[in-house]
Amino acid sequence: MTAILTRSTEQLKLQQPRHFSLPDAELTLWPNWMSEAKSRVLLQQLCDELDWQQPAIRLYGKSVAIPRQQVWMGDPHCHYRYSGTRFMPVAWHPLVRALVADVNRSCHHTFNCVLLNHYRDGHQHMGWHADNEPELGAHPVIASLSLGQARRFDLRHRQTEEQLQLSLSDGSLLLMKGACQQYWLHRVPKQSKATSLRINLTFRYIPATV
Ligand SMILES: O=C(O)CCC(=O)C(=O)O
Ligand SMILES: [Fe+2]
Repeated sequence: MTAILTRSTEQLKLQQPRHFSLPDAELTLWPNWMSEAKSRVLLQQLCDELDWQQPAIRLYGKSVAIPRQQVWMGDPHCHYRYSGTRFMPVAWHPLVRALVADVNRSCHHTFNCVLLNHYRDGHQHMGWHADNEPELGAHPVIASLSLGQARRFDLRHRQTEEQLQLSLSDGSLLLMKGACQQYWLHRVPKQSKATSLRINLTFRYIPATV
């Protein structure tokens, strides 16, 4: 009995969120939202079972492959425009469908689509951007789950240039709310010391009537 109580208290402590008070943004980070054992299995299965794509985007008039791989998944109406290209969602993978229910519960929100990004190692990255596509509405709520290799996650205020550097470690969940996508940019920079695979899932909500 004592052992069970200790374990659940420990689990609760691990799941305590950390709140960041930033101007024009509300950020919450659960550093250990998912157990190591669960994330290891999930990482492997998503890696093996999804049809990872490396689409080309237009950059300064040239067509270049994105420096990572991705999958866009969600409810059928959740179309997503990215650098001039329209992506149709693939159907929910059963593991991700189960996961979104847990993420919804933790974040008190209803996500209905997710962009999965696969970074082979620290050479793969994502440049400065905001998740402010019009289909996400005025103040998008974004939940970001990280599996595998810990990577740096930088935020920069568009006007004041204030910066925040976070480490998104294995099993962490980051919730971005408020005016975050309007006032802040974020990126996953190159990190030559990061040698192994990371998969990140950013859960989003797109209303059916857009
Ligand atoms: O991989 C990450 O942590 C960031 C992903 C991201 O910013 C996005 O999917 O828009
Ligand atoms: Fe993003």
